[in-house]
Amino acid sequence: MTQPIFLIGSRGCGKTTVGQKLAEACHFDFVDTDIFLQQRAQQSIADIVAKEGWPAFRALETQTLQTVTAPQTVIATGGGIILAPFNRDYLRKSGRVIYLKASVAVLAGRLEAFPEESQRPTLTGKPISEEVREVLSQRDALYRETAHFTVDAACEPNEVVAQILAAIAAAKTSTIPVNSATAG
Ligand SMILES: Nc1ncnc2c1ncn2[C@@H]1O[C@H](COP(=O)(O)OP(=O)(O)O)[C@@H](O)[C@H]1O
Ligand SMILES: O=C(O)C1=C[C@@H](OP(=O)(O)O)[C@@H](O)[C@H](O)C1
Ligand SMILES: [Mg+2]
Repeated sequence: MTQPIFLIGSRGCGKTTVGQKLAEACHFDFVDTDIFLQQRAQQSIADIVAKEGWPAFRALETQTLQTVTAPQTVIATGGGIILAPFNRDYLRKSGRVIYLKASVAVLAGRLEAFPEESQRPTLTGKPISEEVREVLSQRDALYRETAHFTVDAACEPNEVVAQILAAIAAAKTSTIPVNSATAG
C-alpha cells in the first residue's frame, strides 16, 4: 500500500500527534498541512487570518493539500479542510481518508489544555467548548462523507494508530467495498 493516508477531524482530535506516530509505524513520510503552510508563508495562521481573512487561509490550504500529496506519506490536515467541496473530492480520490472522531468533551478538554492560539485563531469568537460544539455540528457530516474509515480518537495515540492500521488491513483483505466495510 503506497497511497497517501489523510487524517481528518476536528481541532484537537489528534491529527498531528497521531499522524507522526502512524508515519513511523508505516515507514511513510509525514506532512502536516498547517505546519507546511506556515513555514511556506513565514507567518502563523493567526497572522494570515488577521491580515487577509479566512478565505485567504482556505485558498492556501487547498494549494498546500495538492502540493504535499505524495505516495507513502501520512498527511495531517487542518480541521476545516473538508469545508471545500473540491478538497473533499480530492481527498477521497487521492488516498485513504481517516476520520479521527471524538466527543465535544474530549476535544474541548484538549484544546483548553493546549490552545495553540497562533495556529488556532477563534472560528466563532465563542468560548472553546461552545465553539467546538457548534463547529462539530456543522462539520461532522462532512467528515463522515469524506472518510473511508472512522476511528475512535478518544483513546491514547498508539491505540488510534492501531485502529487505523487494522482498518486499512481489513479493507485490503475484504471483498466488501471500502465504504460499506466500516463506520466511515
Ligand atoms: N489520542 C490522544 N490522547 C490524548 N491527548 C491527545 C491525543 N491526541 C492528541 N492529543 C493532545 O491534544 C492536543 C491536540 O492534538 P493535535 O495532534 O494538535 O490535534 P489536531 O492536529 O487534530 O488539532 C495536543 O496537545 C496533543 O498532545
Ligand atoms: O478547524 C479549523 O477550521 C482549523 C483547524 C486548524 O488545524 P487543526 O485541526 O490541526 O487544529 C487550522 O487548520 C486552522 O486554525 C483552521
Ligand atoms: Mg493539527
